[in-house]
Amino acid sequence: MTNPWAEWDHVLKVDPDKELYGDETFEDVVATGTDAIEIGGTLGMTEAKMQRVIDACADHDVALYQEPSNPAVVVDSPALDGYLIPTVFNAADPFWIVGAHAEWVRIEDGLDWDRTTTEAYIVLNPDASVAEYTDADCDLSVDDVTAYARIAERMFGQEIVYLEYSGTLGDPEIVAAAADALDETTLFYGGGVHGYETAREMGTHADVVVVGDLLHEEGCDAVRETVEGARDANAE
Ligand SMILES: CC(C)=CCC/C(C)=C/CC/C(C)=C/CC/C(C)=C/COP(=O)(O)OP(=O)(O)O
Ligand SMILES: O=P(O)(O)OC[C@@H](O)CO
Ligand SMILES: [Mg+2]
Repeated sequence: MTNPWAEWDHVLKVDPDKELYGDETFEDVVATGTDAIEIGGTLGMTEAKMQRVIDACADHDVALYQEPSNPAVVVDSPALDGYLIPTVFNAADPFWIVGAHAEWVRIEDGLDWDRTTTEAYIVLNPDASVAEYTDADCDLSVDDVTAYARIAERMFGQEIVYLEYSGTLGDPEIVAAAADALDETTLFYGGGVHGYETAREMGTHADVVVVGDLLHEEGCDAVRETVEGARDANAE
């Protein structure tokens, strides 16, 4: 069986610490045409905020994943299709590579391994909260990034490599090089996608385009355009 993300073009990342745009509702969010909703953010996460978004999206047939930023906010819910657990390959502190994970497994009995997958993050925007939080070394060359991508797939067996430019549009050359370095692993790209063109450009290289802030800042119509851009890129 192939992994579901192997079929995705677009992921919508909902930040439980941020409001929806205007008077939009989660009914509107699940109707954007995205392939999957990922619930997560770096700052201000709590179990209750996560639960609220899960409940609001639960009765819809869009794939629903939690992306916890620490073990304390993981929600055990049958409404979730699974858990996408970040591991930050370029974090300076090993806590964000394997430490948090070991802590989680130690405190959690009955972890649902079948619904749990790691995402090998390479964090590339030094100004993003996630870069500060994990003390990531973002000063990476194209060769550094492709090396991380290659070891993620070949040495660490990662099913997902995630190029994370959260808050800013990334360098298409780096995204293209990371895509070239991967064989089976699915490449996620996230950061600064704000319309049809940027989604299409990043989607030309990455397998999956992740859109976050746009949902909260410009709303569902803008997100729908990015879905179209990502679809058109992958249809090429
Ligand atoms: C082991 C478990 C259950 C959790 C640990 C998971 C790890 C290693 C988290 C570190 C990386 C991280 C914080 C990922 C969260 C997802 C993410 C990158 C969200 C984007 O965050 P930003 O856009 O930078 O933050 P804000 O939107 O909150 O400002
Ligand atoms: O919020 P933006 O900049 O769209 O980034 C999306 C996602 O990669 C954040 O984790
Ligand atoms: Mg964000």
